[in-house]
Amino acid sequence: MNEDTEILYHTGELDARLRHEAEVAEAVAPDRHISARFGETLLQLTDVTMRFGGLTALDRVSFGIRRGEILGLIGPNGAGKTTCFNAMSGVYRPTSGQVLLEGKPLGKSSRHGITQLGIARTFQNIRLFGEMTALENVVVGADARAKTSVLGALLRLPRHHREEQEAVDRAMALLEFVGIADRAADKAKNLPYGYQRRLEIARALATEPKLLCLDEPAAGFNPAEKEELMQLIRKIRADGYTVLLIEHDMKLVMGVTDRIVVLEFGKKIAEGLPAEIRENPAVIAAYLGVPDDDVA
Ligand SMILES: Nc1ncnc2c1ncn2[C@@H]1O[C@H](COP(=O)(O)OP(=O)(O)OP(=O)(O)O)[C@@H](O)[C@H]1O
Repeated sequence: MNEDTEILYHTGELDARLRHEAEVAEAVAPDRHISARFGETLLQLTDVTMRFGGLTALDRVSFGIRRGEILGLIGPNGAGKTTCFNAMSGVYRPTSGQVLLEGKPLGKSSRHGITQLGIARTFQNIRLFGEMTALENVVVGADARAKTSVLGALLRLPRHHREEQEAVDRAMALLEFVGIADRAADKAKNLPYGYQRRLEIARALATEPKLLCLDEPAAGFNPAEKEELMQLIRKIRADGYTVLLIEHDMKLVMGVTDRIVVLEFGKKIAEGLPAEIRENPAVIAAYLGVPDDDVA
């Protein structure tokens, strides 16, 4: 092979790879164009206060999440991040204040109801079906979108068949998208820890959420795994998703988010670009003396 044909050969390979990656990305987010008005407010919290008995976990917190952004929610331990997330997803009804999703007030929702609203999440402590394969875990995640009835499934109607095949195809695309397709047939409990975390993300994406919430996705990761995770989060955003990231690792938060909201003792103390947050005196004071790896 001379030099020219060798270049063409490699270009052809690259083209095929890029085309395949584009097909996978398309399968992972087939309906993005419907709701992708980039930059408009997707979810808005206005003066949200949450009290548990005498404790004020959130104190008049207001901020918005814009379509297509990666928003970081950080703050020292006990700052109210999880409570904020629970208020945002309808798990808690705020004591006062309002949460609007696409301009509509959010009522109290069950877990299933939250998925139907278009909010998906991963958990600090991994919650997978250990005895199911990686592929089955994602298919189950996608089930929330299925349109056939239980009766349709029992009677094995053609539409159900078709949906089932589509769900499997899309689940495979999701596993490939997050980089774990090689272990699709393995039981979730037998996967390495990093794969389990990625599987959680694939499962959350299976519902094709308007908002994907990642709760400390880098917990327990080494620096190389964190770098790969950052690439994956960017890829998810590039595919048209909106991401809320609650994360302890400051380097990761600074490296991957578009904007950051900082909570301390239930109050929002800062909101802005990563570079602004890094220089913000109130944020520095909140984190003073806390090593980088322990913050958020
Ligand atoms: N269901 C609840 N009942 C009573 N108090 C609660 C409840 N949920 C949270 N809290 C309290 O609210 C405060 C904020 O907790 P939250 O878990 O939201 O903080 P966090 O920023 O997520 O912390 P961490 O980083 O440790 O996960 C804490 O003082 C916590 O004890």
